[in-house]
Amino acid sequence: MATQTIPEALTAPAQRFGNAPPFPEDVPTAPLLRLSLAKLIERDADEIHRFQRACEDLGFFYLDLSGPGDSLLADADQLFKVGEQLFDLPVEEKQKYDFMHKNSYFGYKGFGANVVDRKGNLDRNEFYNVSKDDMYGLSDQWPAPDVLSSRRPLLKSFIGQAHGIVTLVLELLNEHLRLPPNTLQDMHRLEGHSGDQIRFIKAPPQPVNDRRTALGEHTDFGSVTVLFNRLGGLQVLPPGRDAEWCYVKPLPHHAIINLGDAMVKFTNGLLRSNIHRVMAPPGEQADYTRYSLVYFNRPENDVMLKRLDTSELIPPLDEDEVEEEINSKDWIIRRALGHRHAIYGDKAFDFDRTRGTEAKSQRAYL
Ligand SMILES: O=C(O)CCC(=O)C(=O)O
Ligand SMILES: [Fe+2]
Repeated sequence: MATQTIPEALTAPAQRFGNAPPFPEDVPTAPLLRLSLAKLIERDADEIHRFQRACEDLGFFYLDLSGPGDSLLADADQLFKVGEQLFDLPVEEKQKYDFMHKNSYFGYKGFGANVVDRKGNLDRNEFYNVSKDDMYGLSDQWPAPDVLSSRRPLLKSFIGQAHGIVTLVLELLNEHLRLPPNTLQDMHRLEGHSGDQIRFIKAPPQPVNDRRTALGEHTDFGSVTVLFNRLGGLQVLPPGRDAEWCYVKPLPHHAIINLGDAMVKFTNGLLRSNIHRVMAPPGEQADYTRYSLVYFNRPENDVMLKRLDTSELIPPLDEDEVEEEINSKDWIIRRALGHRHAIYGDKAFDFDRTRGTEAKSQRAYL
């Protein structure tokens, strides 16, 4: 890679989680930049420059939330506890909230419900997806277990604050791309109808002799993802021909921010949505249950996922390239449910049937 950066996470203390051992020092670690929310808010020129580089090179960065993001961190801490209680419910109870047969990815996804690779292996995690529109009263309420319905104020508070981070990222990108004012922000309003969601994830320890992918390789489907990790296991595949999977080391007080397919489509690949996956946690952490907490932001439902033609910085399409006519809602449903074997049967095993923007993410540095 021409623009190799020193992994800034190497010098940072590792996140601790319960009595789990720290993230090991001897595994390949992804070169994510560590950006500061406080400095981005102040429009610190160096930090803005590093932000722009991170969005164009890797599409992933750490965001130090200390200070202005303290209450988001506090909400995330509480939600990790809620996530543990949620997944402790009996599986028959959780399955009542699997809405895949209603063509919805909100609610529960059982262990092993998705195909994770071209060999036909199944996932090794459970999800629970909570809709922003539901928590904000913008849609009908989905049935939910008491552990969630009794925490609606906390869920709403987390969504509002995570969406605030997203809005800052979109503002900075709008400025960077010299788009007309508010172009990106107006496609991602908190009060707009969208597939934005919280995702709780639980991946239990895997058998010692059979440790495999817990969550298959993918690019995120929407615009901006705000991810909280405690144990390792997340890996990114940096762009380039000889790239190797690297772990992302969880850092205390930081979120991991990454861009999704929509940003690649809007900018015709100028911004990157990197391929990532989740493996068993590295080293001794593999013996511990891994929980993560995510906020996925997506463009509003009716936004067409196409190149924006209002910036001179966004590269033109190839001469013979024709963009698919698809709106954000249909794109997210196709991507989120495409690997469910209970819906699609054999087709779910055709792993490349519902690709995102992986090809553009994998383009080599010139
Ligand atoms: O659990 C993680 O660290 C990442 C989860 C993820 O990539 C996803 O749900 O899209
Ligand atoms: Fe992801």
